[in-house]
Amino acid sequence: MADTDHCCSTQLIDGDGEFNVVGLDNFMRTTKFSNCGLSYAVVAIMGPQSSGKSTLLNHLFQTNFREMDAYRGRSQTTKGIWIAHCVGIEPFTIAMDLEGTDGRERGEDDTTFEKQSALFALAIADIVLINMWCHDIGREQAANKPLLKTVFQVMMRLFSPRKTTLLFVIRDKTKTPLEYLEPILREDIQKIWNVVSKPAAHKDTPLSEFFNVEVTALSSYEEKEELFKEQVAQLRQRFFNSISPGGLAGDRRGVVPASGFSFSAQQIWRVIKENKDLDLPAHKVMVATVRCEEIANEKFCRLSSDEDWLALEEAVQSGSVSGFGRRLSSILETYFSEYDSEATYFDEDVRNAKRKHLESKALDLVLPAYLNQLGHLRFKVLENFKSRLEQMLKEGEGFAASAHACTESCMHEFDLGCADAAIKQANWDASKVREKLRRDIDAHLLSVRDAKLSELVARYEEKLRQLLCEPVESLFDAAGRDTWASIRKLLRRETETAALEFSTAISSFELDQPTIESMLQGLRDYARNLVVKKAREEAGKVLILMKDRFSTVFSHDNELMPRVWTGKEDIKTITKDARTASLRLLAVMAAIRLDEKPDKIENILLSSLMEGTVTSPDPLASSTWEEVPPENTLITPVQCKSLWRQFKSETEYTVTQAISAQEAYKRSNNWLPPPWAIVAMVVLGFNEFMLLLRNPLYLMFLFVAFLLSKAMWVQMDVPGQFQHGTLAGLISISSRFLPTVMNLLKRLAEEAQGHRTPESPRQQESSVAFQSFRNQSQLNPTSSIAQSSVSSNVSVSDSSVEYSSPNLMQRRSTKVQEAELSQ
Ligand SMILES: Nc1nc2c(ncn2[C@@H]2O[C@H](COP(=O)(O)OP(=O)(O)OP(=O)(O)O)[C@@H](O)[C@H]2O)c(=O)[nH]1
Repeated sequence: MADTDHCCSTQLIDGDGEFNVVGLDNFMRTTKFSNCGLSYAVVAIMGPQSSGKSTLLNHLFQTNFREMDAYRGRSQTTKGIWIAHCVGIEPFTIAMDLEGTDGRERGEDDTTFEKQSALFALAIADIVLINMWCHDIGREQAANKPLLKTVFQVMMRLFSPRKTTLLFVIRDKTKTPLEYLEPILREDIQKIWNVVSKPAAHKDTPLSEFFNVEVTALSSYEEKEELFKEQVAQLRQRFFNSISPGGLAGDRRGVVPASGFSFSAQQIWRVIKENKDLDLPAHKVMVATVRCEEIANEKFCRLSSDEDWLALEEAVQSGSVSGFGRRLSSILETYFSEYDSEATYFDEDVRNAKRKHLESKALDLVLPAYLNQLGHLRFKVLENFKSRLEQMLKEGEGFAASAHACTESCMHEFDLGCADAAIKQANWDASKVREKLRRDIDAHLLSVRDAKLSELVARYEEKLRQLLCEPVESLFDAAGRDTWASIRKLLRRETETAALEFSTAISSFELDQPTIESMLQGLRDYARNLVVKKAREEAGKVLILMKDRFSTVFSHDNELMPRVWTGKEDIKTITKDARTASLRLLAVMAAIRLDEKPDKIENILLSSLMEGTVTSPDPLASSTWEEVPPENTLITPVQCKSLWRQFKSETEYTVTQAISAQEAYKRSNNWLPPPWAIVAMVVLGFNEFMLLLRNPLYLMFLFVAFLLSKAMWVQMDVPGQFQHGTLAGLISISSRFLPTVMNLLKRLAEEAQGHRTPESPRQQESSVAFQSFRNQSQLNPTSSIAQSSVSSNVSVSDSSVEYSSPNLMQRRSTKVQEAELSQ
């Protein structure tokens, strides 16, 4: 198959009916036919073989269709269908040269290709030139009759008429004027039209409905070439602006856009070859569908690999891109407008449907990037919100006011960001992302608010703890009749003060009333629980408190001075008072009385445990107090009973000690002999007494002895030493006395034996150390027993003890002087 036999003409369909796709595409590319849209015309020529068709086209359109060499005889030169660009004619015009009809080469009966090519020309061309010999007009056996029959018959196979212009070109015009020839020709045409069998739908359809019939005549090319050329030149003028209204093809219908010409021609030829009827409207839609889809796909492919788009997509992966919407809109707009311009001449419905499809695919492609952009925006705005809120709170702004201001500004920031990210081509809904941001902001606000409130609550709880714990503990330590009243008062006062301050502090949070009430109640409950907890703690050590209370009352007089057991005290009454005080303390600690409800716990305890009143049943043989709910019970009646037993046994010793101390005191103060002994002494010692009185020396001796005794009595604090018992007094006194006496005795013995040895330096050191120890021991009388044993040991073995007596020291120095003199 020859693609191009000569310059500018292309074989579209070869003699065997093969469509030259490559050749047509090449023709379209080289002539830039695709860009013509609907602004083009196709002119085909039909006629008997060797009737000068190619010659006419070549002269008319300056084409180069192959012509027969006149000197070699008439034979078929054009095989199949050829096309060529009619240079110089506007709009873009394609000349189509068809294989001649009634050709001897195919035989008389082989009209298949003739019919197929005729139908093809009628489906494609806007103007069909019917080439005919002048002498055939009005002839019964004219060569053009079968041709016209064919044209009319195949035309019926088109579903809708295209208003093709049939231009009859009468060749080798005679002298007969055209005015005479044309009516005869039209009559011939009409006759043929009338006899052609038509489908029922077109039975009465006039010829003019299907065709515009035009007639022209040309002189013989061979005989009157110049005239021929002149007439052809005039005819050429009719092809300028042929598609404009009033032009040769001004009424044409169903034009396929130039960019779909190749596909359309192929499809039409395929349908014709399959011997099917041609539904041109459906064909037009089909061509539009295929072509628009091709255009849309091509645009989408180019968009997918567009450098600007890829750069934008990559940039948005890692962060928010400024001017995202503007950039993306511009990229999309490029491809959508290209589609529009290329698909503009195709069927509108198809074109719009395919555009929507292209938009949808393109938007699907770019949507993730948009969502990424929104995601970055949402994250950025949320972070800004957090830092702004923190800053405002740091600056001391109220929580609700800060939250409101930050939320407003951040949502506005998000809206601006959304507007920046939005594209013209889609009305993407950012409301879900906005809602998510709002939810995140609300959640953050809630968590910050809860944290701040918790902090505030903790601060006030700590304050309450400081204000309540120690005072309550102190009140329990001094438990008495008014303890619970004082605790209630303290609790009420501190709680209400704290609640008032707390209310003011949380006012900036703009909480609803129930929440505020609930928080205040929480604070009150906390304070109450603090007191309850403290009460339970104190109740846990009630025995110690009772013993302290007992000891305080028992060991101190009414003026809170330590009691000295002189024998005049009524230990029984004091014990009873002390126990009663302890029992009252137990009664105070037995139950929580924060609700000001009276109870009989103290009465029950006093009557059952102190007064020993026996009632049946025993009110203390129970684990609950009457009128006191279990949750307010700190010490049950039965526990009270057991505690009382333990308390009594543990305080017994103190009482016994007091009694012993009292007896010892009595004994120590009762040093006079019995009266009968005094009388006997007076009677029997009267003479000696008088002697003493009469002798001033004796009297003076007695007086000195008295003074010495008194001095020792005071110095050694004899009554004080005996205050802790007789034994302790004796030990203490003897510890002071005994070493001196022992030393004295030893020294006397040594002197008597004359074995006195000089003092060594070591002994002198010991003497100094001992003196220091004595001084310390005098400062610390509590360790007197231990000191006494130590000092006695030292005194016995060490002669330096005697230096503690000035007399002995003096005596020693005399002795040393005597020894030195004798040496
Ligand atoms: N008598 C006469 N002969 C002509 C005219 N124009 C061309 N011819 C001659 O007719 C012969 C055939 O010319 P073509 O132009 O090849 O005819 P055709 O119809 O294209 O032939 P096919 O393509 O084979 O059907 C040539 O020898 C031409 O010189 C004309 O106007 N009158």
